[in-house]
Amino acid sequence: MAQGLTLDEVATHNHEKDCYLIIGNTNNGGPKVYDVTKYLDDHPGGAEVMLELAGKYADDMFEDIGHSNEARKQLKQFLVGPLDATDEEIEKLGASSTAASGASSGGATVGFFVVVVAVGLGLYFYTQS
Ligand code: HEM
Repeated sequence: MAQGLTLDEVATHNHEKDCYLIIGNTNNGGPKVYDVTKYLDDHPGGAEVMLELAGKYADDMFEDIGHSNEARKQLKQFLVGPLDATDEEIEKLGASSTAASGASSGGATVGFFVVVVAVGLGLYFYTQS
């Protein structure tokens, strides 16, 4: 297995001729470093979005888009190695499973579900009377 890279090392790979991204979190094996330089022109989402995050942590964006299993499979071929970071650094990136972003999106899903049930019940009683 290739040895890990530090955040500072990854940060130097930050342009179109040399573009690394950090993807992954403590829920799925931890943050890992990917060399996407060769994939920039082939990415269905475009090179621009990747270049904006070049040398940085891109997991939130990668997950927000809801990439397919196919995309996740492709990811593997670009793997450089694990990110060599302390627990504190991982926490700061928001890559820890306790990160607030996960909790808030869960809250929104529950809220939506409650509204659907409430409207459904309202309709049910309305049509019964
Ligand atoms: C090596 C990393 C990545 C791979 C292998 C990858 C792969 C893909 C693939 C295969 C698609 C087509 C839809 C799908 O199968 O889900 C896609 C779409 C997309 N990707 Fe990525 N992606 C990567 C990283 C990223 C990052 C970091 C971002 C955002 C900053 C991003 C933004 C998007 C967007 C916005 C689309 C939607 C394009 C559209 O439907 O118009 N991707 N990506």
